[in-house]
Amino acid sequence: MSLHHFDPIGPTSGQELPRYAGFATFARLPRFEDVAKVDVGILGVPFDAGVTYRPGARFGPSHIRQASRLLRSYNPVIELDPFREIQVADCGDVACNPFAIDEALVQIQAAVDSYLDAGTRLVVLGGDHTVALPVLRAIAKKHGPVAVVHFDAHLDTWDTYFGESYTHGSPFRRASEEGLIDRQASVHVGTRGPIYSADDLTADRNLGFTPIHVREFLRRPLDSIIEEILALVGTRPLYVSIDIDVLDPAHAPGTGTPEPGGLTSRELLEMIRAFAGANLVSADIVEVAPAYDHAEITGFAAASIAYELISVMASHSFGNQTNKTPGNDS
Ligand SMILES: N=C(N)NCCCC(=O)O
Ligand SMILES: [Zn+2]
Ligand SMILES: [Zn+2]
Repeated sequence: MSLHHFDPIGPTSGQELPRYAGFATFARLPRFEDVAKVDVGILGVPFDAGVTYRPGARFGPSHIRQASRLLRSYNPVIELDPFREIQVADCGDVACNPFAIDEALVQIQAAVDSYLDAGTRLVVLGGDHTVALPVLRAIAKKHGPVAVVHFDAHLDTWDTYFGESYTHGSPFRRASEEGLIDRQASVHVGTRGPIYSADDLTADRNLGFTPIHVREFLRRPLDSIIEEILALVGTRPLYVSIDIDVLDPAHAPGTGTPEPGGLTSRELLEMIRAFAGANLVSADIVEVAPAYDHAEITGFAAASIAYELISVMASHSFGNQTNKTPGNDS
């Protein structure tokens, strides 16, 4: 079953060309330019001028692509091969100005706008968390305010740093102020670590987020947390933003503002799979900073997260018969 007249072009087979050889597109997939219609695109946003601590997330996209070589196709949990159900392709990287944040935001939004206009959903590879704002601007322009499930150690609803409004600690405050998020259905997952003051939490709630602190994972079964999130999101258009620092530094050392006491990659991957069937309109994976990574631990985690997000997007298309034109099935 396929949405296309032609079968999607999948990854180069690891039986024909070893997985460590060949071009470094995400998962050895074709490039956007090389296929007629792309359902899901992988878009790199190598921007890290918004960081408050260690820099280096500008190298995230190439690091995640390198780690993604190891991926195989079939998802035995969701029970589909996403690369057979939908056309997935690598969109390359956005050319964004590393010296002018305002200009970079415009460039990132314009790029995302153009893919959404072409009917392509995106998995964006950051870059620091600043990039979630221009992506959400484009998403909300197309879908209206979206439910945001935000996996992160940090709230990222702080106001300004040194008087600057566009940083990796403030994208979700801006997004809420601009009406880009559904304030009834947005959550932070995995929040932890010291904050600046108790007022941060009050402000965060007023901006429309429900925080699920990492301590809840100690005391509640994972399924009950998953059910709470799914119930909140329902059938709304959903945007998932994954700051890799939601993972414990043992599971993702390669990031700029690590916080001890985080999720395992096993927990995070399981939570993402739970969105199978949800209306996931696009997603990002941000804050991968390879200079602090070891043995590609963070890269493999990010690549696997991207794969699960793609699988979730494929499962929604698969289950949604209205997307299919009679006679198109091959
Ligand atoms: N978005 C990430 N990763 N970090 C934000 C931290 C902002 C701060 O330390 O104030
Ligand atoms: Zn964070
Ligand atoms: Zn963040």
